[in-house]
Order: sequence, then structure tokens, then C-alpha cells
Amino acid sequence: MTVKTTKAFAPASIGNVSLGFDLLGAALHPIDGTTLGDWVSVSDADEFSLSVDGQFADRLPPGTENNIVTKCYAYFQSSLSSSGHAPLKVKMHLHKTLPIGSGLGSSASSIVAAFHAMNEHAGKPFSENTLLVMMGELEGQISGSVHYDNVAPSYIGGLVLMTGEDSPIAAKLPCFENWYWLVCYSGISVSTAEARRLLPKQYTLSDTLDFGRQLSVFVHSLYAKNEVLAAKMMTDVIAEQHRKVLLPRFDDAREACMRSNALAFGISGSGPTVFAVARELEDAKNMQAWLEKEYIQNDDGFSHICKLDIEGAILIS
Ligand SMILES: Nc1ncnc2c1ncn2[C@@H]1O[C@H](COP(=O)(O)OP(=O)(O)O)[C@@H](O)[C@H]1O
Ligand SMILES: N[C@@H](CCOP(=O)(O)O)C(=O)O
Repeated sequence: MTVKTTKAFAPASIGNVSLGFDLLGAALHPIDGTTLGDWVSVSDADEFSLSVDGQFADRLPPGTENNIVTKCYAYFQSSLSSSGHAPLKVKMHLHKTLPIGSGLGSSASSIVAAFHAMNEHAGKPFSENTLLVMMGELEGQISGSVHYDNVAPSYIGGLVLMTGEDSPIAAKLPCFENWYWLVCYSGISVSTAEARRLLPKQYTLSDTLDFGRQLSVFVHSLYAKNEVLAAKMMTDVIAEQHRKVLLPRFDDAREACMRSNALAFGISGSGPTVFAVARELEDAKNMQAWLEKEYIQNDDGFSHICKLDIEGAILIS
């Protein structure tokens, strides 16, 4: 008897994209063809089990019961049961290539790949929007509050705006195809939950007005195809000033990237990964050379020049 297996890949992502705290996210696709993201496969089995491999597998919490993929499985089963579907009898495997606490949407990537593979294996009982709700719920269990700015781009691809509504939860935005998105992970770990606790509970009227203006003018600029105006809006009035203390050499990194003509520079998600946007590949390479030499702190660090991953999560046959 052949055992049916379904395998999914979900790309890394930049949460917030500086100007859209919890509301904007971008999926990444390195231009050198590296697959930057996690893989999950689901195979028919009498009993559930989870195996894990990959470069960062040994940094995950010990015990498969603490792996977010096991929690995704339990959540998917209870959703199947409460909607009158048959249980899914499978074992799962996670190939963990994204560093944990990196600001590259590592937990989101595992969550998205797990739900996408399970939903496909079960014959697609849930719609894209319902799956996104489940993904957001699981991301919330890890980071302390539900936010979709990693799971949504990782699942549907591209540059994505969260609506705050039940349906659709997320909307794909147009973006400038010529932009390069450079990301550099320094090699240290920053807990998203802790980085969220650093933020104030309230903001000034002036910051609030800036946040609303920047996000709305940015979205306008994407539709108006005005990349200069769009790039000008890409600064962070919500998180950066409070979180950059966790990121050694953050200000130097910004200065170096700006000297190399960065259109924008900021923290990817809660860090320590930083991102820069460049119009020219040559500029992106110059920034990359500086960041690799000066921002990376240990052997775990790396950088990639990316384009947006327009496809999002995919199934692999
Ligand atoms: N498959 C998984 N991938 C990533 N993190 C996981 C996974 N399973 C459990 N975790 C735990 O979830 C937490 C993720 O932390 P977080 O700071 O949100 O990371 P990231 O920003 O990279 O998603 C860590 O405590 C990590 O040990
Ligand atoms: N909007 C979230 C994004 C967290 O991204 P991660 O990749 O660091 O998990 C936040 O800024 O808290």
C-alpha cells in the first residue's frame, strides 16, 4: 500500500515593514535561488508523531509537544471535529531552516507550512481565509498576541495588508518589482513576545497621526506607482525606537545602508534581522558587504538579497 504524503514550503517574511506595525508584511524570495523558509510534510499514519531536522532543529524547544507544529496539528484536529469532518490520521515532519527568534517570521513559516500541508492532505476542508484565522491564532499563542503580518504574506505571498476584518483578513498590495529587499540576520535571538512587552501601551497624538498618514500615503503611492513617495513613508514611529536597544550596531547599519543609497532601512519584525530596500543590485551588494562584515555577530548570521515572493506557500510533489 502506498503511503500518501503532502509536503508544503512557506517562505520567510518581514513583519511590519517599518511603517505598518502588525498590519503590513512581505514574503521573501532570495534572488540566488536559496529556499529561505520551513518545510512541513504530512504522511498517512495510524498515530501522530513529529520528526524534525534542518540547520536550526537543535535550537527548538526540546520535546515535540512544545513544537508549534504539534500545536497546529491539535488545533487542526479540533477544527475538523467541530466542523463535522473526519479526523486526520497522519505523522508530520518539519525541516527547520529559519533561525528561531530571528525576525524572519520563523514560527509563522512553520505554522503556515503545517496548515497548508494538512489542509491539502485532508482534501481542503477549510478555505484560505479560515486557514489564515487558524494560523493567526497559533502565531498568537507564541508571541502573546494575534498578529497576521508574518503568517499572511508567508501564506498568500507578496506585500500584504491586514484588514482587521474577519473576511478578508488580508489583502495583497501591488509593489515595485524593481525593488531589492536585503535582509541580514545578525545571529542572535530576540523573542517576539519580549520585544512586544518593550512597547508602550499608549502613543502620543503626533506619533498616531504620523502612523496613519504614513500607512495611507504608502498604500496610495503603491497604486500611484510613485516609488519615491512610497519609500519616504517607510519609517517606524511605533517600535524601532523602543526595540533598537536589543540590536547592537543598528544605527551604524542604518547609516551604512543609507550611504549606499538605501530607499528604506528598518527592523524586520521584532529583529534582530534588519532589512534595506535598494533600487540597484549594485547598491544592495554594497550594503550586504557592510552588514556581513559589521552587523553579523556569530556563525549563525547570514544575509540574502531578495525579491518579494509573490507565490507564498507552495505544495511540493
Ligand atoms: N517550529 C517552530 N519554529 C519556530 N519557533 C518555534 C517552533 N516551535 C516552537 N517554537 C518556539 O516559539 C518561539 C518563537 O519565538 P519568536 O520570538 O516568535 O520567533 P520568530 O520571531 O522567529 O517567529 C520560541 O520560543 C521557539 O522555541
Ligand atoms: N508585528 C510583529 C512581527 C514579529 O515578527 P517576528 O518575525 O519577529 O516574529 C511584531 O513586531 O511584534
